[in-house]
Amino acid sequence: MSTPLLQVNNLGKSFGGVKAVDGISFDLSPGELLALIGPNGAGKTTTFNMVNGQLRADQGSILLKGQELLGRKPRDIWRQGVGRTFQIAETFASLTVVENVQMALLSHDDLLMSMWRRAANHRRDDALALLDQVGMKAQADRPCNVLAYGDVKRVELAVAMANSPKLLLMDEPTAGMAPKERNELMALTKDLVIQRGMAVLFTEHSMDVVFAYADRMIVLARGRLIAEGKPLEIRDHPKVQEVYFGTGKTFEKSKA
Ligand SMILES: Nc1ncnc2c1ncn2[C@@H]1O[C@H](COP(=O)(O)OP(=O)(O)OP(=O)(O)O)[C@@H](O)[C@H]1O
Repeated sequence: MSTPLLQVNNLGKSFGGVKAVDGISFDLSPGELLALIGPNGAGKTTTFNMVNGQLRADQGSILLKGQELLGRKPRDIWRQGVGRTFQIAETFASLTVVENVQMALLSHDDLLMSMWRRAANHRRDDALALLDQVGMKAQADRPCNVLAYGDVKRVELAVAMANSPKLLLMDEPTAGMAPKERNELMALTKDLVIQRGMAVLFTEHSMDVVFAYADRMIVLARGRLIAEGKPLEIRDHPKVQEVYFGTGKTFEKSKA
């Protein structure tokens, strides 16, 4: 196994009396898709937001290639190579597909504020190359707000790639998607992970997606890490069965 890219150790965060994340530790290696699952309120979003710096941890350590991220600003963490997928905001929906990726490249090049009007000329070829990787080059000049939902998700992935992240955080990447689109997006994500040697940490409620695409999984319940392993190990894990029992979520294939 390769050296971990991300090493999270004893990470914790409380809100008032609630321990949202209670001393969790895990590693993530380049080329690996790691799913973070758990019932509602388990601490998944809180964990994510600590890794990208939006939320300050109370305790622990988050090392990226041995460099401490804790206490750094989100922008600084992004510069170190931690990206995340963002939903294409309303304001960007009227831009074309390629312009959305060009905006991300502008931002990466730190020109966003001063030169935004010149986005139309900025690194269009690079943006098209990124769109090619997600199968959206042919639709580059269409406005985002006319695209099918699954295609918007592909563009969001291209936007996230503009910063060449070493680690990509994806919060419920397939939410609201039909099963076929979900599988296509995750297959694409997996390809990008392999091609770029990138690591992905993702949360997901759809168990069929998790079991089909995660290399490894970590399971949180009430802020604690209760299980870690390969999908098949997790499926049969008694503690995991216990926390999911009665939540309405099962590990059977979704019928949706
Ligand atoms: N800003 C906040 N202020 C107070 N409590 C919070 C805050 N954010 C999260 N919590 C609490 O921390 C716990 C963990 O929440 P978190 O959103 O991380 O869970 P989650 O696993 O992402 O849940 P979901 O699957 O429902 O999104 C919950 O009890 C939640 O109510």
